[in-house]
Amino acid sequence: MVKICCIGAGYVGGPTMAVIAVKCPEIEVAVVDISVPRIAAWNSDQLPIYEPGLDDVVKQCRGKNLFFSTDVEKHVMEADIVFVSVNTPTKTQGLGAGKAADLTYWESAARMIADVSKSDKIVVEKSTVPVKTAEAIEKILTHNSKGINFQILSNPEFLAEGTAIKDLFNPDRVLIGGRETPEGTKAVQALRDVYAHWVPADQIICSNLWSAELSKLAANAFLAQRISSVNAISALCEATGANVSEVSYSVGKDSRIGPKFLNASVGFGGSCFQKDILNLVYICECNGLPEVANYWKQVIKINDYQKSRFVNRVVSSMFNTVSGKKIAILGFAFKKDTGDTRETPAIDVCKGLLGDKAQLSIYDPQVNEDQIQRDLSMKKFDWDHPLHLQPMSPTSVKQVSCVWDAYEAAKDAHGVCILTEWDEFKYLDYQRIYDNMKKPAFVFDGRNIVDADKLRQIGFIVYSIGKPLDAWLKDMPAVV
Ligand SMILES: NC(=O)c1ccc[n+]([C@@H]2O[C@H](COP(=O)([O-])OP(=O)(O)OC[C@H]3O[C@@H](n4cnc5c(N)ncnc54)[C@H](O)[C@@H]3O)[C@@H](O)[C@H]2O)c1
Ligand SMILES: O=c1ccn([C@@H]2O[C@H](COP(=O)(O)OP(=O)(O)O[C@H]3O[C@H](CO)[C@@H](O)[C@H](O)[C@H]3O)[C@@H](O)[C@H]2O)c(=O)[nH]1
Repeated sequence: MVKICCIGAGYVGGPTMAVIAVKCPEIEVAVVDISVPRIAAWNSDQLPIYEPGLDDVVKQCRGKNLFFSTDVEKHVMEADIVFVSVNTPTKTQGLGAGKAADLTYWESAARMIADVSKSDKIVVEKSTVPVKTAEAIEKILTHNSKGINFQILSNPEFLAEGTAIKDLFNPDRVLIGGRETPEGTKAVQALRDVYAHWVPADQIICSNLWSAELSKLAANAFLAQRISSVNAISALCEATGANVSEVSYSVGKDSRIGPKFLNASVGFGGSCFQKDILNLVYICECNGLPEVANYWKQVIKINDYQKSRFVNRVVSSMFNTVSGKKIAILGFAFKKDTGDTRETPAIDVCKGLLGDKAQLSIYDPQVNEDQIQRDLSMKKFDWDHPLHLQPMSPTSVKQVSCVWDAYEAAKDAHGVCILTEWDEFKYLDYQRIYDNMKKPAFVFDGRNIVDADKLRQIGFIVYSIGKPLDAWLKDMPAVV
């Protein structure tokens, strides 16, 4: 029986391995992690991450051919294929701080694999890593190998949160990079055989190691670039009276461009886009390509601009101050259908409003108060380290309260900011919300999900990203 072990039971390791286990009943899959509470949660009825469809998949195979364990060394030792899906955060100190990927966790996993291995293994990079990482990992493994043969493969993951199970069951492509040697080719084939249980052969792409590593960074950069492009256009729409939804619809109808990933928003978030572009920028700089680095840097600059532009809209609309005013924040997760808040634009928007002394009442159907308080007091990039290495009891931000109901959040508020596109926010009783708010009552829609005309009929002053402005907003500067 083939044995797989995955180091790192996070958003990628957990769902990916659960899908491999359910599709390959004859393979034994162990997912291991240094975090005791995380593994306990994977073994309980309350899984550590919220992902539609995940519960079902885990229930089908947990205890049969899918196991979650903290006994990292035992399962690595027994495995034929070891996936490594640990954190690769942005470095906060030292060389490349603020840009380069921190490979501490990857390196410690690689050293442990070398220490405990007694038989040949295929080691698979599942984490997103800088191009050429496999070379470094190969060196660590071979210099400590005691004669054991390790083959390194790059098999980056392209799932998006909120649709992880759907993406894993039906991926656009699976990418496997390996050494172009007989041993490398054999290892690629072994991993191909695993995915071939459910992925059509023509969707499993094989390439050299460096192409596979770079393709992951490039794919994320291209996706984020589309969002920054449409967000840049959204600012021009507001200045000219054009409507960004009409513009992106017309642009996306060109089959060379396509309609996806053209929704203007308060900014992209999530654990990957910013981190991976910063990583790409750093690699370009290290390779003497400052023009290329600057091109990609601009994607992040526009994203930051979009978030601060939104805050400025809120503050300038309310007579240039939100000091002491209650503002309801609807949605804190970085997108709908996830409880993940890593790099969510809500953090920067809330911090911006708190900087102007607002009182925030926050509601998200999947994010609890503890997480929100941690996010608002944590330093940039600290979130991407294993849980037990993050600051444990941050001082809570006093101007913030968290509630479990959108109506409660908006009661007596001056304004409502919609920061995540949860479906339930489309169907709220906005008349009831309006009746219980201070007047003038504002809605700032950072996701373009409400019917602005209907809300205006109720009496709201509405700001929708990239849409023609209310007369009220026209006189208020959006950019400081
Ligand atoms: N989240 C996504 O949607 C996504 C998608 C594609 C790729 N990725 C990439 O996958 C990697 C993992 O991301 P994630 O979102 O699953 O992170 P995560 O923080 O959810 O999970 C990583 C896990 O690794 C564990 N870990 C760290 N070092 C370890 C070690 N030495 N031994 C055992 N366990 C260890 C941590 O405790 C943590 O539980 C990152 O490189 C990320 O860029 C993420
Ligand atoms: O038109 C759009 C599409 C997305 N977003 C925002 O962009 C962010 C990222 O969304 P999405 O890409 O759907 O989620 P992620 O889980 O971050 O997935 C991305 O990052 C993963 C980690 O690398 C990759 O595996 C995925 O392919 C890639 O889509 C979110 O804040 C979205 O709200 C927009 O603002 N407008």
